[in-house]
Amino acid sequence: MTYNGLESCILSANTYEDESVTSRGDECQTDEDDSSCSSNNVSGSLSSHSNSTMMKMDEHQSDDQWEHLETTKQSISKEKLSSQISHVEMMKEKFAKLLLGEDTTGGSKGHSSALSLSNSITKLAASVFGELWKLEPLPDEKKSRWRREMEWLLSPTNYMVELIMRPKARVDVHMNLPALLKLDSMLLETLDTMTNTGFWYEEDNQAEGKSKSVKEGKRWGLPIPHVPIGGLSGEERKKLLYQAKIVHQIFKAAKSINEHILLEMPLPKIIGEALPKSGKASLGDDLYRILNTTSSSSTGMLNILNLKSEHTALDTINRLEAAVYAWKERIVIQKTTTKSPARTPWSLKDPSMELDKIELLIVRAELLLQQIRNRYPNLPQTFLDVMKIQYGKDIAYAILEAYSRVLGNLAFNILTRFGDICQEDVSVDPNSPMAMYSLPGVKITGICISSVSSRHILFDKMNNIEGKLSLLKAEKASYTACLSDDTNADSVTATPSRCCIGKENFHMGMPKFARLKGVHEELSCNLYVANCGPAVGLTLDCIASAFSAYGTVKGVYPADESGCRVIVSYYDESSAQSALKALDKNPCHDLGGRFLHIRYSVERPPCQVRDPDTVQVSLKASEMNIPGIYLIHDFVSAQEEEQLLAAVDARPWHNLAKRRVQHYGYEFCYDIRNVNTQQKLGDLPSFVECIIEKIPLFRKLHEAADISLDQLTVNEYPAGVGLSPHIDTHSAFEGSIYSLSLSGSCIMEFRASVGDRYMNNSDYSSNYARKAIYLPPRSMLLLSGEGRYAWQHYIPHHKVDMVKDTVIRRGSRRVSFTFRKVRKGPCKCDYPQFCDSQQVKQEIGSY
Ligand SMILES: O=C(O)CCC(=O)C(=O)O
Ligand SMILES: [Fe+2]
Repeated sequence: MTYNGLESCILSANTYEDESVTSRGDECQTDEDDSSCSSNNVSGSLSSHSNSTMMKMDEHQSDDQWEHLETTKQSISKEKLSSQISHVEMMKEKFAKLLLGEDTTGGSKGHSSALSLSNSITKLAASVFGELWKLEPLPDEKKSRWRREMEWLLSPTNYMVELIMRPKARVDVHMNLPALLKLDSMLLETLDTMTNTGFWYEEDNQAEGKSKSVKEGKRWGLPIPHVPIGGLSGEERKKLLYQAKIVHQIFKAAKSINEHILLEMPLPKIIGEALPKSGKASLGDDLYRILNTTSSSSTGMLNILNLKSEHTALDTINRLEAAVYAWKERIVIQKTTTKSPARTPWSLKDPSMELDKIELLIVRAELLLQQIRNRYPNLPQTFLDVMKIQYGKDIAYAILEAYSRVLGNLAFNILTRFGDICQEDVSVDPNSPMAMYSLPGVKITGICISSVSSRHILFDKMNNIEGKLSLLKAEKASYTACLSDDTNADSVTATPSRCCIGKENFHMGMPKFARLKGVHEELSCNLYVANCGPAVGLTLDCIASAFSAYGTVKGVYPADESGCRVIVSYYDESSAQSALKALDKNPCHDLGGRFLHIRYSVERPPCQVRDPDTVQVSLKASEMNIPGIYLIHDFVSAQEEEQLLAAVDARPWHNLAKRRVQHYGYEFCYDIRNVNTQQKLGDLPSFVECIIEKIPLFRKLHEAADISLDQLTVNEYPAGVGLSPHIDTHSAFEGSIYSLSLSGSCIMEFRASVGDRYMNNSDYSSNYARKAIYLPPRSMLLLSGEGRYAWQHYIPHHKVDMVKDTVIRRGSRRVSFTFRKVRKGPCKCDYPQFCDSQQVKQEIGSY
């Protein structure tokens, strides 16, 4: 179908019978093949197929049969006819809106055709794929709608030519469009294979129809995946992983086309002019210093940056992109202008910068950008990308960008659904080989914060299989992705680059929002909108435009990393109130009929009152403020971790009630909580040499750290198993205890009686001061001094840990290597009330 065809249909819906089949119509074999050919024929293909079928009937059927068939045929035709007419009516409306640029007054506020087309593709994808909560074939109706309407939206590309020498199709369209069409059909085909699966879904009815308080924090009635008791069959697992890999490839292909197109799209002049003219100003001092430290490689720069969340990654990318833009402009100006460069605005801020140096900085910034993108493979669009889309005028770019973006998002959503099943399988069968694809943090009832992080884990793991990323990189990405950045940790943080309104949000301090507990109780200018966002195919721009029907929108921000919850911020409460009234739990016409769940949201004050029963989990030991406790992240590499685990797995385990242990050097006797110093098992095994040789690193943090160690206990904790509160027996071990976490993470809590003097401040509930620290895999903890002698340590028996508002599911197992030095004489520490050596002495003394 072409715009000529569209035009004639709009002019007269009745003339469709004369319309001939378009060039792609010859793929359609029969009337029944509606889903595969419907995109061809908003109008005429139906009638031509009917005619040819009629002729065949005429030749072969008797009169009676013919009469019967004719009646049936006519009724089918009528049905199809009326559905075709309604499709045409619908398309008329859409086409009109598209031409009006969505300014239904017909005024001048409409978007450019490029943006309108881009938005139309985004909206169509949102309404067709937005509710993709299950791995199952897409309903025929949705499939044919997608195909039909996409063909209309893609049709301008049929008429684009490059006027070099002689008219020919635009190369970018010619190259990318067939690829996108292929990826599109492959994704739908993958969904089509999802029949008779070993898994199934049940609706989470708990979230529906219950009181608000019960609903609070539930999964908004989303389907919950289930697998049989004992897990999926081997065949099923294989099939699932195979399909997930295909979808992952599709994701990568769509994403790479999208990146390529965005790179080609020029930055609108008005945005370029509004950006800071100095690269250094865009970067900020720290980032500028890192780029200038030429001794560090791009990975070195990335490590120094120590990104902890998607928010900081995106912010860094925005800064780097703006700086690169400023520098490139500067070079162009310097090369083309005859005037002194010092007079142009682009050079005023960096007067001393030489051209060579700028070029070097650009190279380093681009390398760093690449590194960050590799580590965070599905970041939302950057500020400059959003601006290119918003202000771009090139229709081919707009179409290709939108099409590749929505396909990437769809692939991404499908992968997340694969992740749900993997996770469910692992939770019923911890030995499932899917464990290596398990997605900690995703889909924990009530809190879906980490879904984006968990996607990273899946991607990284898959990259691993393909040998494209080292295990080290994968694990680093996954665990850093799991954590929020320190500064953002206490609240949901908006990312300015995703904000579509107003340049004032670029590089500025980000507002922090909290969802209000009571739903309609407290008015606010900010709305927390669930089931809405880039992950469901809605750009922030589209959302802003939909919400602007109720008042001037100040900004739209992601509410969290899920990509499907946003904060819509108005200037006044009454606009927010009207939007909430109109749209909460109602289909939003401007967002493809999507049902939104809305409540008020407040900008969170910097200090929150915490629940006295929960303990703030620190990421760094220094935050806990317990003397003598130190933590070093990434103490061993991922490769070393793998080797250490393989070494202990090749040796016999000793079963305790809930966990397994191995002892080296000396045996630890749990009944007497002590070691038998007379019975040495041997030296520490050679496989721990890579750990022992790095122990002196702690000397940098704590001069008194004991580094001669002769006893090792290896503990293996299944998910959910913890360790009871204890102080390691003073008389058994010297003052420094090191514990290396491998494979899974956990939190370790510390407590000291409130009455004890060995307590630093007032973070306590009940009779104890409590502190907690997150121990990621490969981190090494040192307990020494007060922290070792006076504070009890323990691991709560949880399957998930709440770390800075992020839910982190414990892995299927955590293995710890605890190194100690066996004490040969009595303990003479400064903490006699906790010291078994000194208490014994006192007891003896009192006899
Ligand atoms: O698993 C750990 O990290 C701690 C082990 C521990 O505290 C102990 O064995 O005494
Ligand atoms: Fe211990």
